[in-house]
Amino acid sequence: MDFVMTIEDDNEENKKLNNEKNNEKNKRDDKNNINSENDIINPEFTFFIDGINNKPIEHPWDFNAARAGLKPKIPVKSKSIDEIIENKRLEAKKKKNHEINDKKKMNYDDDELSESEKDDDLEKKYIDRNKKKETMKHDEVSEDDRAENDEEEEDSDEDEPYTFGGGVDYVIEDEYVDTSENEDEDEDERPEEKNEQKKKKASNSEGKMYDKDSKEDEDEDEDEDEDESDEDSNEDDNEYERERKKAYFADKSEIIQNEDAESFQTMNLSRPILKGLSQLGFIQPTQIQKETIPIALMGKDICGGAITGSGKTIAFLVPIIERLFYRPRQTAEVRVLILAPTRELTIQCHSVASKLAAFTDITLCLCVGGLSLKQQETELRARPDIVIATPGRLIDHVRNSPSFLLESIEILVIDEADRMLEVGFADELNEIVKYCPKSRQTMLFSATMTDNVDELIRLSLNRPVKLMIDSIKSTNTKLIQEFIRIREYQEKNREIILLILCKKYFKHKVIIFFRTKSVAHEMKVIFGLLGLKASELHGNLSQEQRLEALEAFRDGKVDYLLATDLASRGLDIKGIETVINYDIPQSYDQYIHRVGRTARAGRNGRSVTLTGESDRKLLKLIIKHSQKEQIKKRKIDVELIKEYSKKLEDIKEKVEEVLKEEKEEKLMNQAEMELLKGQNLLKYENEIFSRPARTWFQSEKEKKLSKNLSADNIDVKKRMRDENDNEEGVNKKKIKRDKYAGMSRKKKRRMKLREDDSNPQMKIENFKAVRLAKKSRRPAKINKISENDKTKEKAKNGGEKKKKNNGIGFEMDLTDVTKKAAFAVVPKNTNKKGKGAGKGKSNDVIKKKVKSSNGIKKKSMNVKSKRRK
Ligand SMILES: Nc1ncnc2c1ncn2[C@@H]1O[C@H](COP(=O)(O)OP(=O)(O)OP(=O)(O)O)[C@@H](O)[C@H]1O
Repeated sequence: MDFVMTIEDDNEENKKLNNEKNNEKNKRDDKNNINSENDIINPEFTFFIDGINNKPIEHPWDFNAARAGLKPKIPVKSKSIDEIIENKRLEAKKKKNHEINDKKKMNYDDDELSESEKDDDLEKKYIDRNKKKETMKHDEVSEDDRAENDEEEEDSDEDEPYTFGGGVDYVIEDEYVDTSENEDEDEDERPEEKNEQKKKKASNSEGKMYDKDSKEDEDEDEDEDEDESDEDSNEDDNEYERERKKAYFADKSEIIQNEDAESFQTMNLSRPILKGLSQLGFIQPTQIQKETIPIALMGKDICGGAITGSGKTIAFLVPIIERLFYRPRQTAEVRVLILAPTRELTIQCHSVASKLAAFTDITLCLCVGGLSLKQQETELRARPDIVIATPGRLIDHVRNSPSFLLESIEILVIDEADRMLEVGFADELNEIVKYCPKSRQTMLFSATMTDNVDELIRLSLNRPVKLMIDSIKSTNTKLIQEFIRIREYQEKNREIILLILCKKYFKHKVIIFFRTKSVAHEMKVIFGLLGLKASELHGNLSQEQRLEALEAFRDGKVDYLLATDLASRGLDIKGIETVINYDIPQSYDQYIHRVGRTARAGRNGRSVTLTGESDRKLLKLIIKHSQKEQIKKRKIDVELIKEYSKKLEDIKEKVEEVLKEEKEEKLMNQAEMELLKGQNLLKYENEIFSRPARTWFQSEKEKKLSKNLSADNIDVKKRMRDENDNEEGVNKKKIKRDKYAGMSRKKKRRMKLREDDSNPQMKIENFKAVRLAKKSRRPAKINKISENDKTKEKAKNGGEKKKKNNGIGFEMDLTDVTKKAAFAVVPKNTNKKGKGAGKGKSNDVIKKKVKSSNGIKKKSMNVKSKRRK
């Protein structure tokens, strides 16, 4: 692909003189650019990045597109959880006021009685009564008000430690303890580990990737080879793995020499894109952007990894939009597909892309679950240049939306690629990749990107360039990571500790992660009853509720976002100051993503993780991958725990009541919905039943199985990976018990290699792996017909070829459009697939069956192939 030079004007005086003239002209030129390819360069253009022309927008992304795609709201009368909570709070307030009034009454009675007493006594009583009234005045202050005044209370803590109104009636005692000073037996090992880690960080600082295998060097065995071990391990260990990686990945230095672009302007990008970047407030590219953009512009496949919040989204969007800017405009085609694992992340990516492409004529379509299918179908029919989708909804469209195919995809981007390669998404991803042409450019990105050839090979990449910016699996150095130890007998105190953290220390823009939806929801009720403004984000909510929750949190209407791991990856909300892990995530990767919601784009941030006894392995791993100064320990005062325990106890009953009422409301809501559904069914019966049934590439059973597997496997696989990562460090004791126990590392490695050599199976595996990697390095044969071409060829030649290839009565099925004929084949193939045999083929067959039994779809395919001839 050719670079197109943009005109730069260094002359400041000229800039000023032409300022007004150019403002007008720029607007006109942009419009011209949109319509004409030949009029791209305007020699008089001056690009302003100083905010004169384009004032940077406040939020780099919004919910407009998602909101527009929301299904029409069905009016329901049931109360929302917030309303139920508010009602309960009001009830409690009223009750309290009653009690106070009763008390007051009692006091006045006392006054009447005191009239008959002596003067001295009267004076004494008067003083006492005034004291009492003071206390009552304080009691009248609602919990809400107290929450608001917490800051002031803390400030005045030293002066009035024992009065409630002016300060707090408890003493806060929290401590930050350097882990190196900690007395815990496990933590005794840390200083040495940390030093090793520091050394490693330094050696990795030049953009080198953190080599998992070289972690052997961190073993603290007293070995005479200690100092030379770094080189040793790199040479010895997993020779064949390194050989494979070398063969599989392209050498970056061979592709590009100078990657140090000072600003986006020196990157030879088109003016409308520079304008888009300027509008977003981006002037200097981040490291991952510096490295990715030039290579991606060359059409190379990329495997990119950089810490959370380092700007990976812009890194892949800029080259995409730049390349699309020079696309042929005669025919509209879907040329770019961007996939992300969650709806919110996809919405965010779509929004950033729309803003970046605002000054071009590039069209985008957002395809995520929870938003209107119909609207997406209409948009897809116009063949937008970029489709940004979650895998599930995309497959739904590929299978069920007339004329939407992926055969024209030129660039495929998979954001959070490591997650997408995991069980649960893997089947869907395979299905999508199968429909995309092999000749496409593929780019993969994640903060925890894998370079495992076995995993990547499934995506049929073409000699990808590995761009690992920071040592992978590391956190931002500006992130302070605090840990609160929860001993086994203190497990019941988690809620209390969380409340203390939120009531006393972290009051704004805090995201709190929970492992389960139910705990997140219960905490939302507790927070609400205690006057903490919080919204929840998890899979039990409707898409509209999810968007509302995010929006409220982003705009500061609530201070806390109570989320499950749904929000752990990719979400970029400005100003998140703190991430609290109510429970430690299931894997180290997940931890990186969760805490990566703060300390983004060079800002500071803090994470606080409640760590149980069973989480210590993961804790060690976190410590191992972090710098010493990043790790802190927080202690919560016992008195504080007692006090908040009482507070929580006081509202427990109300929490139950709220949850019960919510359940009842939900049931009523459900009944109403069913009724509405029934009415609709009666009203639009003919229309509904005339629609072709939607198909899916998996049966319901397989879908469920895959989901369950996903849940299990994330846990098992990640734990295994963490353990592997941690092999020599955390599991030291375990390893020492094996047959290599007591040997020096060098000896151990030699032994392992010798064993591998003597194992014929292992030898074959190694050989196979190296051959596979070498094969993938060969350039593709020019006359090689891709799967996609084959499908096209088949479509051209009608059913005959298919009959030959598939060995089934396709011709008969094509003409026999009765339901019987269609259903006769589908279950058979589904079964086949269930056994795991001929999976892809059977899917294709199902798809063709459905298409052939559906006049409209068959027709639209023919139209497309005719147009393409
Ligand atoms: N060149 C730039 N200059 C300034 N800010 C930037 C630049 N590029 C991106 N950003 C900002 O950095 C933040 C993080 O960007 P982005 O969401 O792309 O990070 P990421 O690497 O994808 O993170 P994650 O791994 O969590 O998905 C965003 O707020 C974005 O607006």
